[in-house]
Amino acid sequence: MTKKILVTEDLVQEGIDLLREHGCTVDFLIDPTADELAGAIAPYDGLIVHPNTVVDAALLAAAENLKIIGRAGVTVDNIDIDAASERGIIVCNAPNSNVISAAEHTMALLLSAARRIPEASASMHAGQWRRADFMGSELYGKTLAIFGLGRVGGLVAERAAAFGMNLIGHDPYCSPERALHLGVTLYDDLAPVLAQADFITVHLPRTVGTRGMFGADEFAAMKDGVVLVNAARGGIFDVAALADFVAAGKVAAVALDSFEEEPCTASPLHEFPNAILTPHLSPMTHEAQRRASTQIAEAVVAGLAGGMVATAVNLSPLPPEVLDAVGPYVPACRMMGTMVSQILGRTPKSLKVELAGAICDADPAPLVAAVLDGGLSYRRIGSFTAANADAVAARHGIALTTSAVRDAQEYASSVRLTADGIEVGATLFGTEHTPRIISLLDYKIDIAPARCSLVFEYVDAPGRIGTIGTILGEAGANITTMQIGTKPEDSCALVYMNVEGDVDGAVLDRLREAIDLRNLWKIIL
Ligand SMILES: NC(=O)C1=CN([C@@H]2O[C@H](COP(=O)(O)OP(=O)(O)OC[C@H]3O[C@@H](n4cnc5c(N)ncnc54)[C@H](O)[C@@H]3O)[C@@H](O)[C@H]2O)C=CC1
Ligand SMILES: O=C(O)CCC(=O)C(=O)O
Repeated sequence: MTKKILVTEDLVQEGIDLLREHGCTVDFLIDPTADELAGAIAPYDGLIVHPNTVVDAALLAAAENLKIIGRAGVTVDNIDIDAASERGIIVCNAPNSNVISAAEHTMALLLSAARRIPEASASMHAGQWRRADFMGSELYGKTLAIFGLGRVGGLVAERAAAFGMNLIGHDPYCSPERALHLGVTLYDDLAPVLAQADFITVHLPRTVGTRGMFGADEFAAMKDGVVLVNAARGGIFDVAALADFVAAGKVAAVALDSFEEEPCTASPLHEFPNAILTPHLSPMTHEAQRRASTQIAEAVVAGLAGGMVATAVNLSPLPPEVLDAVGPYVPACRMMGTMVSQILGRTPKSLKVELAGAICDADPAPLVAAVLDGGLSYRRIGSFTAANADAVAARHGIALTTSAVRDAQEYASSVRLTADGIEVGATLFGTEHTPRIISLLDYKIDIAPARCSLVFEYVDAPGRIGTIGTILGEAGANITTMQIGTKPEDSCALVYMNVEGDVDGAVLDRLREAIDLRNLWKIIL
């Protein structure tokens, strides 16, 4: 049967031709309002959207036939991926389509700012010939700080290295091997990076952690005369605060290609000649647009045919037998990934996933993807799929292994994850498939974790639980469930406590003072 695709952006013709060659009908509704789109969406099987098209839960509720949403570019932060997943709708993108163009535009902005090209060009257009006013600086020998060393950040590093720049950076998820390969000296903290950089460029996703990551305190900590570039996502620099530093001359130039609200026609930076502003031009090359169009058309065609969508950011259609076997374990594996990364306090270097019991013959790939998804939780849910998990793990320097054993001890089936020596095991309980933790750090326990939990490990002695209960009670935190695990060969106990209420750093410090703890972790799921 013919599939109906709705497109809300100016997709290059090649992609449209490809969709039609595969029997799809293609309709356009460019830049629709939310009401227009909600009114039109019901009959469509596929939707290809512009980053400014908001695809939220309300729209998806009206999308009765929708099976796949495509983004002809990298970022999918305009799409409610969780709501799409709940409705079984695949969300996919074209992740490599425009990254070269984005990296080249970043270089163009760096050079334009360093050599004051927009100001000089504007003066020529005004009939002037002023050379001394536009004294610039070389990139050669200067220090460039790159925040985010993923696809675009890595390409910028390679290009800046060719200009003879010293490269420093910050990316808590970048492996030392990748940084070494790119010639970037990585720092865990922002302070030394801000203090050294002559030029700063950000290639970060816009997340709760990166929105407003650079505000007045960070600008004040930068070198006098620093140049700032953002061709990633608006909102990472606090533009209102930045304007004060541009006005004061602390920031010599700023170049922005992405804005919090787009289209953007006014901002606190518009008044400054040394603020270079481009209207999200990074992906606007013939090459990037052609790649984006054809890559997204291929993904949509594959998804609608029930095939593997290699660039799916949430569900990748798995064969029904794989889905039946491992699908219910996906939330448990995501939860285990989140737990171990919080216990380690960093990205693990090695992950071993062991399937036991009835699932031992199943394909572990979707579960490995779920573990990574939880473990690298700066990303939106679903960045890892069975198709891309190995490649992305390799880029983050994570060694993956899987194994299977037929004996799941007293459970029908279970999954065990070991990350840099931290072990956690889980099984599913009841018809709702509720994930339960059945072991942690090799202590045997059995608990369904809540959103906030405390995990204590200490030398077992009478009265400890009472002390913990008193301190938490005084802080207004309520213990809702608790499990104590012991190891026959060890004098220590592990207590897994689900808590409600405010357990802040001060409460954790009080607990550490009151009890001689081997370990205490707060885990937020
Ligand atoms: N303007 C444009 O046309 C384009 C913009 N983009 C944007 O550029 C950004 C980067 O894109 P890609 O390189 O494709 O993404 P990516 O996912 O390959 O890389 C992002 C990197 O940021 C790092 N990161 C995440 N949180 C961090 C934090 N708090 N501090 C430091 N590093 C952190 C990650 O570890 C990762 O290495 C994204 O925001 C994307 O939306 C990407 C392509 C085109
Ligand atoms: O294609 C576009 O207009 C936006 C591209 C972009 O920002 C992205 O792919 O993340």
